[in-house]
Parts: sequence; structure tokens; C-alpha cells
Amino acid sequence: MNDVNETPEDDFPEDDELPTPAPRFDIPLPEPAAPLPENTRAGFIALIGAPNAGKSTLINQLVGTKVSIVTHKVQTTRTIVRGIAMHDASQLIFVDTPGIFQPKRRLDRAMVDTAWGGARDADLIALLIDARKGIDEEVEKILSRLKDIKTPKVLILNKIDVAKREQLLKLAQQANELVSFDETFMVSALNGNGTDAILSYFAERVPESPWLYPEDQPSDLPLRILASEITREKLFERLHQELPYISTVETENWETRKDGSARVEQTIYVERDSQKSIVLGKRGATIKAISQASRAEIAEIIETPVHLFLFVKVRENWGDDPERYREMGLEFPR
Ligand SMILES: Nc1nc2c(ncn2[C@@H]2O[C@H](COP(=O)(O)OP(=O)(O)OP(=O)(O)O)[C@@H](O)[C@H]2O)c(=O)[nH]1
Repeated sequence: MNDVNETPEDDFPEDDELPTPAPRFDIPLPEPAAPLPENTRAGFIALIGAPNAGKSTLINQLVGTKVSIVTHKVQTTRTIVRGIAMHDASQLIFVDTPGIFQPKRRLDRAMVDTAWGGARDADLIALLIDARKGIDEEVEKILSRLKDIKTPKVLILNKIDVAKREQLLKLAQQANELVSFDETFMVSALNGNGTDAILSYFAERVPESPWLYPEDQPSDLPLRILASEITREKLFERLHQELPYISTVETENWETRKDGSARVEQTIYVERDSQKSIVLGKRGATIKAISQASRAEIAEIIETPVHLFLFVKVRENWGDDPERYREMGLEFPR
């Protein structure tokens, strides 16, 4: 049999809590091709802020459709794509770097450094502050760490609908004294006041680049990408010694069932038969473990049961296949 179907009924084990090595954004892409002629731009924006600052609300506002990943509770080092906004010819990819805040356990502290690495790798960092709360101890810590990061930074004061004007000006001044922000925005993520200015600003500043994702993304694209990233991470955790570079994971089907659970089909692409055997493991043990771990994490994030079906396929020389580039919205470099 060529493909392996994972039965969804298995119990899944507890994930061991090892921090994973920090990938740059964990997106299965080759090096971007030369810019497209129409001056397209694309870039990653790390949105950071203390819990409840309004990050999810803002992303939903900027992306324009309800992005489902709103209440994830997972603390990992991975950078998660939370939403993708198209504005003019720019593709803005909002990422989250969980784990930045309130490290209590030793393990969390180790993760914090990695998470900040994720923010550093972005093209822009946006710090969101709840204007009503102002700069408390937690925000102060973020600011003090942010000031040494060279990535261009902007400040977004959120919840202006419930904050006083004098308060806002004072807060903007205080934060800018601590960190040199290129720009300060004042918005209400809840009612959308001021958010267009943010989009225009980001759209002009992300680098010239082909779009990194297809333009006509389905609304569940962030979820699909996230699910692919999670499975790739699980593959990496178990097999990075044997298969350090290979394999892409594509979420090919995502269906919400009547009972609210999600049926997710993913394909793991490898380049050779020998690699396929490694992914499968003895009697399918490896793929089973990967599937269980991935399923548990996806389910935790979307807060609904997940039936995950993994397939392993050999796709020879996929890096040389123009069709793959097209699917990813990239020009095939000749
Ligand atoms: N009044 C007001 N409330 C807001 C605004 N933006 C967000 N909120 C509320 O603030 C709360 C937290 O918003 P979230 O978007 O979940 O915050 P978050 O930063 O994503 O939170 P975590 O996922 O815990 O990190 C929610 O109750 C939102 O409705 C705003 O502009 N004005």
C-alpha cells in the first residue's frame, strides 16, 4: 500500500514538553523567486502584546474575515501565521510569537528567547498596548526587551474607544521614550477606527517580493497553514536527524463535520522511497506518533475534536517542478 491512513480513534499520548529548535517562519517554500513585474510586496509582521491587548481582534479587523484561530492557548516556540491581509499589491502576513510573556517555569524561560528570535526575524514588529491599561509591569518588560531589537517597530495603542485622550497622548510619549518606534497608531480594533492607516503603512513597508501565499486564499487558509506547520514540527521533532531538510506538508482537505469536529487530510511529501519508509517507521509506528501529536495540538488550538488523516507520498524533484511554484503563488525561476 502506498499511502498510510491514520485511524482517528487512537488515543494520543501526552506531548513531551521539549522546546523545538526555532525555525524561521515555518513555511514550506523555496527561496522566493525574482519579484513579479507588478511590484508586488510581501512580508511578515510580528504582532506582539500582552494577553488581552487585542491582538486577535485586530487581526480579524485587518484580515477582514473571521480568522478562527482566536483563542489558542498553546505555548510553543513556533511562529504561527494568524492571518493574511491583502492591501494594494502587498501581502501582509501576520505572525504571532507565542511564549514571549510571563515565563514562570524554567522551560518557558528557555522558550522566551526563541520566541523573541521569531519577532526579530519579521520584517516589522508591531507592539499592541491596551491603552486603558497603559504600561504595567508586563508591558514594561516587553518594552525593555524590544528596545534592543533592530527590526523596524511600530506602536499601536488599542481600545481608544474606552480610553481618555490625555491618557493616550501620555502613553504614546512614555512608550516612545523607552523604545524608538517609527510610528504610533491609535486604534479601536473592536470597531475598526484607525485600522486602515495601519494596513496602508504596512503595505508600503513590507519588502518587494512575490506573494508568498495564493491571493485568493480560502478563509480557512490560516488554519490550513497552521495545521501543516504543526505536522511539520512533529516530523521535525522525531526525525530531524534522519531527515533534516526534506518533506513538505500540505493540508489538502479541511472539512467541518455536523458534530463540529474537523476532518483534516494532509499529505507529507518526501523525495525518495527510502525517506518514505523513515516517515512511516516500523509498522507505521512513526507516522502514528506524529499524527497523534499533531492531532492533539491542532485540536487544542481550534478547540474541537480533530480527525487527522496523514498520507505520505513521494514527489520526486518537487523543487524543480514549476507547477509547485505556481500553486504557491511564485514565479518559477528560469
Ligand atoms: N473596548 C474595546 N475592547 C477591545 C478592543 N480590542 C479588543 N478588545 C477586547 O479585549 C479582549 C481581548 O481581546 P483579544 O483580541 O482576545 O486579545 P489578545 O491580545 O488576542 O489576547 P490573547 O489571545 O490572550 O493574547 C476582548 O474582550 C476584546 O473584545 C477595542 O479596541 N476596544
